[in-house]
Amino acid sequence: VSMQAEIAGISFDNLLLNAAGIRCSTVQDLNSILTSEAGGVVTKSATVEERAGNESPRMRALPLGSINSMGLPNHGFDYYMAYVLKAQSAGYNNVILSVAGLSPADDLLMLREIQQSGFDGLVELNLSCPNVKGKPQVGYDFAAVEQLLGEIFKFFDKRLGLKLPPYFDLTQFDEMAAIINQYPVTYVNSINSIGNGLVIDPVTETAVIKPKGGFGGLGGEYAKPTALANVRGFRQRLKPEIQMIGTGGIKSGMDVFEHVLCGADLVQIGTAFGSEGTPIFDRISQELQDIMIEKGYRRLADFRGKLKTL
Ligand SMILES: O=C(O)c1[nH]c(=O)[nH]c(=O)c1Cl
Repeated sequence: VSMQAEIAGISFDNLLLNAAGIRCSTVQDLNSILTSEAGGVVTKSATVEERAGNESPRMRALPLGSINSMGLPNHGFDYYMAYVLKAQSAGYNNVILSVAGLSPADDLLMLREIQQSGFDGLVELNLSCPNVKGKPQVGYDFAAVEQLLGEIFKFFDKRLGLKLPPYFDLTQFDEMAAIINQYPVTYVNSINSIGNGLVIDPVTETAVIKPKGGFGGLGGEYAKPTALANVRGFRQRLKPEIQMIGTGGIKSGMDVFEHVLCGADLVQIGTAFGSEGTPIFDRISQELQDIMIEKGYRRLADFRGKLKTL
């Protein structure tokens, strides 16, 4: 069986990547993923300047997933731009550069630098960070998204993916897909963490993370049904040439299988990768292969988007 996948002509040996933000902030982190069984690697979302992020404790692994309010800690745009260019000149084209400006102006600044650079891999514009204090998510402001995409595609002609927050009303899927369909977007990545959840330790009667009074993005099993609905909802509404990355709640080969049934071309693993490390890519590859053999599928296209309904 083959788990080979491609996005906009870039081929991935297998469809498994890390999710932006998880163990991907340093060159060492990134190389560790690049040399693992993962099909590719995504950088921590970059801001223009280096950031320390929010106060700790800012992430907690839980039995059913995770909660985080990291606050976009990262080494700054130049650090990741340098990394992806170096990886590209070393022959790697399966490296995705994630950017998350603190403002649309910062998004445009970074995308202009990318446009003028020699980087011709995938760029992932993160519209969905829920944890920067005082900064509402762009992904929930449809007018701002439309305005930003209009500005971007006046000059940007490389491959651009959008990392979206979860939506919870079908009219939001309709509206967001209608906006995205107007632009040469390469892929949509659904979902980012489910923003502003609250996890409590009832023994100490305290919120488990410090920033924002304990409010943070939820990942893991908490997120899977919402992630699957968002992948499915956008797959059904986006033009076929706009591809899908499925993110949210993946910790087994069966979870990957479900994301692909909903239409995912590639998948990204966050919370579970955070707790298991790079061995997870070997384990999940094997699990998915066993499932495909069991079900008689030879390649991902045999079942991608083929979810049945009653
Ligand atoms: O707090 C973060 O750094 C963060 N945390 C998330 O769960 N999603 C994001 O996109 C970001 Cl940027």
